[in-house]
Amino acid sequence: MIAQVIVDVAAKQTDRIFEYHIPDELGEVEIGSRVFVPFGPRKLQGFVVGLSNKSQYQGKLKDLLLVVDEMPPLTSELIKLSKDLADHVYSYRITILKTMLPRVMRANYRKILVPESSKAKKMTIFQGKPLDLNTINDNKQIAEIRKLLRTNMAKIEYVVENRARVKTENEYSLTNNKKEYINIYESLRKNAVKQKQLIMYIIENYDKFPKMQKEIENNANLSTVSLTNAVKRGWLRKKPAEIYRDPLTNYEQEEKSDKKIKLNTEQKNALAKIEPAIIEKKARTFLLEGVTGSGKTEVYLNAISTTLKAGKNALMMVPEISLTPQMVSQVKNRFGQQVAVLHSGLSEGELYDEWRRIRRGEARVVVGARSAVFAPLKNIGLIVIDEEHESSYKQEDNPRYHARDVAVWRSNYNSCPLLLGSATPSLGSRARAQKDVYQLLRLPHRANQQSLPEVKLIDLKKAHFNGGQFDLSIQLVEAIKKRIAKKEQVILMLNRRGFANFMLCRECGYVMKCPNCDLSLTMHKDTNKMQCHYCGFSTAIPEKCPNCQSTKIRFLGTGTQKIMTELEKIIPGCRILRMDVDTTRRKGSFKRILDAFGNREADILLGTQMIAKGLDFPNVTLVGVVNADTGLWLPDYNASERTFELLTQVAGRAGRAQKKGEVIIQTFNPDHYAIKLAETQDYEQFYQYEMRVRHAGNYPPYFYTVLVSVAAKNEQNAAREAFRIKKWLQPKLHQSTIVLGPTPSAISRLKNQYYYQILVKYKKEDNLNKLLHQIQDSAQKVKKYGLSVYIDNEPERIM
Ligand SMILES: Nc1ncnc2c1ncn2[C@@H]1O[C@H](COP(=O)(O)OP(=O)(O)OP(=O)(O)O)[C@@H](O)[C@H]1O
Ligand SMILES: [Zn+2]
Ligand SMILES: [Zn+2]
Repeated sequence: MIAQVIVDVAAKQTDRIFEYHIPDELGEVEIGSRVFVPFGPRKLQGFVVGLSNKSQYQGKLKDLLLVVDEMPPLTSELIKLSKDLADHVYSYRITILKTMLPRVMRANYRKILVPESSKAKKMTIFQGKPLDLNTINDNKQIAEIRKLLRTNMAKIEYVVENRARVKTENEYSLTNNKKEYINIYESLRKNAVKQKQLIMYIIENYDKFPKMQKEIENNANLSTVSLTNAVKRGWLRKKPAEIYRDPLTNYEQEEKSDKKIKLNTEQKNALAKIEPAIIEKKARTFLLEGVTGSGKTEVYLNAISTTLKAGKNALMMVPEISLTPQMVSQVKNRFGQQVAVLHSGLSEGELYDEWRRIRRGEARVVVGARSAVFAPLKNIGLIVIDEEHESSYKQEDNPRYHARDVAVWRSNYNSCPLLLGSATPSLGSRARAQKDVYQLLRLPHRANQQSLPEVKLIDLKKAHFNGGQFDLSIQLVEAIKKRIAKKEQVILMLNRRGFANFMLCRECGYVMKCPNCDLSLTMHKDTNKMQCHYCGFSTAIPEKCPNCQSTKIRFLGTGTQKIMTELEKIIPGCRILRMDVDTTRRKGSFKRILDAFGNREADILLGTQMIAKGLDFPNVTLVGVVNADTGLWLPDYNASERTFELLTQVAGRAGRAQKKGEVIIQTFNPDHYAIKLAETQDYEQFYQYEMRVRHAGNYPPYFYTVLVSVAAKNEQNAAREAFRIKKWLQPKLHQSTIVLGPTPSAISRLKNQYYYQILVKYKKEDNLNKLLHQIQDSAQKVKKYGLSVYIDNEPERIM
């Protein structure tokens, strides 16, 4: 047999199938296996993507060296998907295959220098063992290595490291029958207390062995020493057994879920449309447009339950930031041990274990963020994407795939329905529903029978402020005080997209910027540093203007830290929990903050966008938005959509239970349609309006878009290459196609690279895919001049 292998080298020349002969001693090799193959002088990892009997190749094929895993990590579905997706997102197939695996399973290579003769072995440079080339940096040593290579005294080898480790724990099994243990017990001396305790435990639990070490230690109150001793004396046998790291153990079960919620008529109607598609195995896409708090989650869970009853498995996608402990335990309570969770908050080991449970068919419901769309789940009967409008479903780096597109592909492959849900669907999805490509289902009312919270806009141009700062209007502060007095809770959002806390000189107008990127530096009081949020550069907070030495410098903008200090001053004794990237960096801190807020240990949850979505706290009756405008004027065609969506979502956190909610939005642009329509939270009206704006501007969903960007250290080189690409591409395209640019990107320099971009907007271009692949191929050639070319199909951001 012959294996068709994609090798682990991301380059144009290797982006194709290589054939290897499967030697008999390897037995049967399956599609999806990870293998090691000889490749030139090296040994590489690769994936088997096909099997055949005959080869086109004339010469003698090399042998496959080794199969890495007992069970192929990828299913044949995923192997097929990798091919189509690579084509769609202009990526190498190996990049896609590796993206599909948990991080620990992606191979690491180490270059080592191996002595070739016994004489070489004795040289001091080797000290009797191969030399790790990653640790070399001194020139003398490098010269010596070169000489060794030239004279064939040594050669370079690659070792593949497999970081994926199975976790094991000791398992103890019995060596005697019950009667013999009783005899042992009797024969023990009176003062052998611990030994007697252990044997008694064995007798009492005789039928329950084998048992894990932890369990025995905890239940019998015994130490490891007693167990080791028992093994030595032949009373017990010990062997390592594989265990799973369970990321859910610290999510305690909530009570409320035991009471099963009775669906209301709207929810039932929606479900009545979805369920037949599950049972009849139809690859239909549904768009569930339900206002905030309308009980979409309940519809998902019921649909999943139907899927399981029909003998099929379900995949549920949730954005990373709303993959809250709340959400996880809700699903977990409903479906128990059958649930596997995949998200970046897990340790590498936990992720690997959850992933293996899915691959082995032990988990039937998968809940996860973007990359979970590649879960090796088989027999899929339903895919759900919650908050389908979220831009985080699009990966911003290579491979630039959108989880929704992948889900559509898998829905077709598995002949199963795809259920998209949102209070603010993306314009593209809503437009598809308009054309009946998707089936629209609506939940226009809240599940609690209340109306949506009332929203008040506060015009910051006219507002009066509390204290010396200009962040919190008197109305907002009064409203917060009132809620705290009533023992209710407040969510306060600071929209951080944009420029927070930057330094401006009032004398010369100088703004302190990152030397590597064209971004202003952000002040961090706690570390006393000015920081670049993009590349991590940091420097001391200046006392004078670095440009003109004036002391008249001001720090403008606002950050969560600043608002927190301000609030504590204005409302003495109020309890605030802060949630932003800084306070949630450590593992588990996200959950800790939300738990504390849920237990009413604080009055105010103050945070960035990360608190806007998915949270369901019944005691929250007021939501405040400190600054609605920061995203509004970004040079992006979807800036209005993002602003409307964010405001509507955060407003939706108020009044979700019995008590009615109130929302206060502070803005400099109370007349902008995105903000005015957020006041009424009227998605349908926003949709109609925004569609007209998009139509007038020839933007999606009326046009498809592709962004081609060129990056280089030298600005002129980037610009020149971008112009060259445009000149080559444009004449080959249809007349109605619009090619914008090249323009410098809005953030034109990042990490010392300049960016120029071309935006292609088109209605129908049969050749475009082929042309873009040619651009991608030639990108490989200009790489040596320090130029990189990126192609982003349907970009979420054009800046
Ligand atoms: N049929 C029902 N009867 C009573 N309460 C319900 C019902 N369905 C859902 N709920 C409750 O309503 C609240 C809101 O539901 P859920 O969180 O599913 O809303 P959602 O539509 O996902 O909203 P969002 O888009 O804001 O996240 C929850 O507390 C949920 O338990
Ligand atoms: Zn920077
Ligand atoms: Zn100055």
